[in-house]
Amino acid sequence: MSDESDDREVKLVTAFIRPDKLGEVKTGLVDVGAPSITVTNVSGRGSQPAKKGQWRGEEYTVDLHSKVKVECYVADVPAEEVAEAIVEAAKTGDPGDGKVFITPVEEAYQIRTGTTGPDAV
Ligand SMILES: Nc1ncnc2c1ncn2[C@@H]1O[C@H](COP(=O)(O)OP(=O)(O)OP(=O)(O)O)[C@@H](O)[C@H]1O
Repeated sequence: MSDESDDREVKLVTAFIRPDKLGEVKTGLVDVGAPSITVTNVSGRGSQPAKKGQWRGEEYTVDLHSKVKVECYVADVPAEEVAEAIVEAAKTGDPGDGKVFITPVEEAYQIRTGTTGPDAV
């Protein structure tokens, strides 16, 4: 028996972006049809250089930068389209713009209805 839902896969798109780009990323996700997100304030380190500062005559280094993590589980909208929308919205061209990752998701459950799989997303 063929069921259209069998072809759909649940994927997780995770992005680490500049906090001041969150608004544009949210708009981009709505435009691409993937408005559901979880947002977390995080600290992270990529290749963005550490910041050096001075406090009471002592030099210190900040190697963790404030970023926002955006998590977006998708099934109907291709994960690549979602990732590209984030890249387009979050890019400044300067070091520290962040990264986007796509990972496969084993299973999804909607708590209220008990629905599983792509329909739960
Ligand atoms: N490999 C990684 N694993 C986990 N988190 C990462 C990784 N790479 C980047 N990050 C997260 O993304 C944030 C932004 O990374 P950053 O912009 O410095 O990445 P980059 O692509 O290495 O740098 P650049 O934009 O200068 O090329 C980091 O602060 C970190 O939170």
